[in-house]
Amino acid sequence: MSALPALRIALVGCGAIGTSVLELLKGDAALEVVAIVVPAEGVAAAQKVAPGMRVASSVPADGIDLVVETAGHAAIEEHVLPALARGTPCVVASVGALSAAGFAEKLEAAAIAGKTQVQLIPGAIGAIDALAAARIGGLDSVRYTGRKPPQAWKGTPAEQGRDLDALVQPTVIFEGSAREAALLYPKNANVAATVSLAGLGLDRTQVRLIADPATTENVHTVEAEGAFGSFELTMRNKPLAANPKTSALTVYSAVRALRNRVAALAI
Ligand SMILES: NC(=O)C1=CN([C@@H]2O[C@H](COP(=O)(O)OP(=O)(O)OC[C@H]3O[C@@H](n4cnc5c(N)ncnc54)[C@H](O)[C@@H]3O)[C@@H](O)[C@H]2O)C=CC1
Ligand SMILES: O=C([O-])CC(=O)C(=O)O
Repeated sequence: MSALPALRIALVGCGAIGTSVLELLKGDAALEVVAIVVPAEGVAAAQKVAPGMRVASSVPADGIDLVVETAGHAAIEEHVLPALARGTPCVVASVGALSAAGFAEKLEAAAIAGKTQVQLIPGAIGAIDALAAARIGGLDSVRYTGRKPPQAWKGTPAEQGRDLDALVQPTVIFEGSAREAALLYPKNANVAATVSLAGLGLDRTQVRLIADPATTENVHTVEAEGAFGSFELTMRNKPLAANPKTSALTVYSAVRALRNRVAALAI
């Protein structure tokens, strides 16, 4: 049940996540997608996904209550910053974009200028609530490990110097900070950025990325220690058929965030 006014949504990106979000919101009177925003070359494909829907290459300046980004890092600069600056709240999936130097501050400044808010969704990872709460008491260490099948690392720096198809055992393809991970793997390490922003920050969060021929899932592990105690979390996410880099949970996380914005009882 919804107690709050219905929202007219502009959905930025209509790929694996966007298409599934559209499907789940179909018929939801409180969350009406009124526009899809994709690059000019993607307009025809998006029109096929949502016949009759307004498809544009920029967020319409009027009639939008909320912008939802499910597109990629570049879309934050291109669509989210201007929407925030003109006062439209935004929900963001491509959290790794905040790993670029000064970008988190830029996003915050745009939201302040527009007197609005940008919400970063947990996406494919859990326990962001626990981690962000634990940070208040003080954290000592946070480690994140992302393990995906070799095919999920295609088209990334993991291919440099190795044949992903030939891997026979789990192979560490990256070890370093969350900032470096999110910058080097913009389609695979958004959760590294999310964990770090909720916890110890982009530079103090240790990240390991693994290509594992023995797994068919996207396995995310977080180990955190601090004044609160400690926790270990393992997520074994099913990838989306339309994009093996992306976990299905990301879609549900986006829809949960949207439903909570209009629900009388939010959880
Ligand atoms: N927070 C999280 O846990 C996760 C976040 N992501 C983020 O979500 C993004 C989208 O993921 P998928 O749907 O699987 O990718 P996808 O490649 O299937 O779809 C991307 C869509 O965005 C559109 N697009 C690309 N650049 C754009 C731009 N500048 N402006 C507007 N539209 C643009 C494409 O035309 C396409 O429709 C990823 O690139 C990643 O940044 C993905 C997985 C997990
Ligand atoms: O969907 C996932 O499993 C995680 C992902 O791609 C990301 O963090 O960018």
